Amino acid sequence: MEGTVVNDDALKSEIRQALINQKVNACPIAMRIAWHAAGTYDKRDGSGGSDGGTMRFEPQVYDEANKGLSIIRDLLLPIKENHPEISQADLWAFAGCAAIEFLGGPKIPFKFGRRDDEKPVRVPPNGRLPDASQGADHLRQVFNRMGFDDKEIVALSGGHTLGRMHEIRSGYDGPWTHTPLKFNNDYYKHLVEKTWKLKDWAGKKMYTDVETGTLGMLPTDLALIQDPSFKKYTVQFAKDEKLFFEEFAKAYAKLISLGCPPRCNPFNQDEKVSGRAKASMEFREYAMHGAILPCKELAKGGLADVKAVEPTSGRTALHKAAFWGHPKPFISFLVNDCKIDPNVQDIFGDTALHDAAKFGHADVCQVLVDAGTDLMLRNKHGKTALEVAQLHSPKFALKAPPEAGGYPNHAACISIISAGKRSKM
Ligand code: HEM
Repeated sequence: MEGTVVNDDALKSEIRQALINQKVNACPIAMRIAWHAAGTYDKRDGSGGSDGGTMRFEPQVYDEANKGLSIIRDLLLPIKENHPEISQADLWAFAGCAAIEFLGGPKIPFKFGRRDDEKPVRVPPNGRLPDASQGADHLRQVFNRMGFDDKEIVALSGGHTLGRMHEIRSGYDGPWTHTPLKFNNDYYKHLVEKTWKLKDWAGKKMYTDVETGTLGMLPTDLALIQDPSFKKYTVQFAKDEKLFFEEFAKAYAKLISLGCPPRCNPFNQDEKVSGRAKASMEFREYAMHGAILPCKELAKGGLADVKAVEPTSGRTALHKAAFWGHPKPFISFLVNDCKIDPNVQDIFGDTALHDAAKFGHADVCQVLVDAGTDLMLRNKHGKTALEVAQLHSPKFALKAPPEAGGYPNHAACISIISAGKRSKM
């Protein structure tokens, strides 16, 4: 969504809990939903792709190729409910990237900004995803339609290093590698090094390895060693895992931004951080560490935009300094000289005062109350800064060692904020 600010790390850890727990490891299917949402793209008319979150609608939701994906949609639903600011389309795409990373794969460049359509106005027709029973020509037809070349087709097919086929869903059965929960280049190594024969079974035509009879390959997988141009890349990726990771990350990042607004494209030059944005980022970083001199340097002559918020968290330099309880003169510099608005709320709805109150930084609270923070502002949990101080007072009592800046003083925070409230009545 336009202007969505997301704390990637926090979101990633919620996704990790949903995908990897005592009941499941749903990472492979998370990667698959992102690919299926994106793989409907047609470059000729710009239709399809992950923007719109169209897999929520008929007929796409019932496409044969999407069988079984309701499981992952349901697993991710509580996260969507917890984060109304993130579209389902972004969540599926991001969960796929996170899943790849959780299983040891490359970090996929990613940008938020996909929208959820409210009505099924852009749902692509079914049947655009590849048919596993076919060969190289079909793969080219489908992937060229999306704008991918041979190297990218082979790199993307490496997604089959994860997970397995399920007879009940696709009519095929078995894993591609012996380590289906590890992202590596074994898929290519197996294609190149093992001997594959037709699987002797009543199911759909597929291949199995002669050696163990436990692995599987689809006809489209075997096309990667049957077609000379595909084979060249398959052999390269089998030899060089690093190269595979690089090419996969690039192609997958491109895949999940097909048909999406330009802000979702991580390779879009316009979206690169400008010099001033970089200086502003550094300013926030120094503020977090309480480094006053570098902050003053960056503030001088407007080198940095001192009021800028961190795009992923919505936090100002003041939030960061307040959180760590830096000394009064520093907080006062940020509020009074830099004129950072103490009422800015981050994506959790917290003001700098909420952060200071949570950790019992009484001196910081004093400056922020004096600076006129609106004491009635509530965070996403519905709490004012005073309520946050009260809530955390028993939890943190006498826990912080003196070298971490002294013991937290929630009692003082409570009385400072209460006095501030009374004076405004
Ligand atoms: C090249 C054309 C492709 C074809 C024909 C194809 C076909 C299939 C089929 C038939 C299955 C088995 C589904 C099941 O029974 O559960 C499958 C699973 C899977 N596919 Fe593909 N796929 C293709 C490309 C891709 C790409 C590009 C990716 C990701 C980059 C991908 C990722 C996966 C994953 C991770 C699974 C395992 C899911 C699980 O364990 O539940 N596939 N694919």
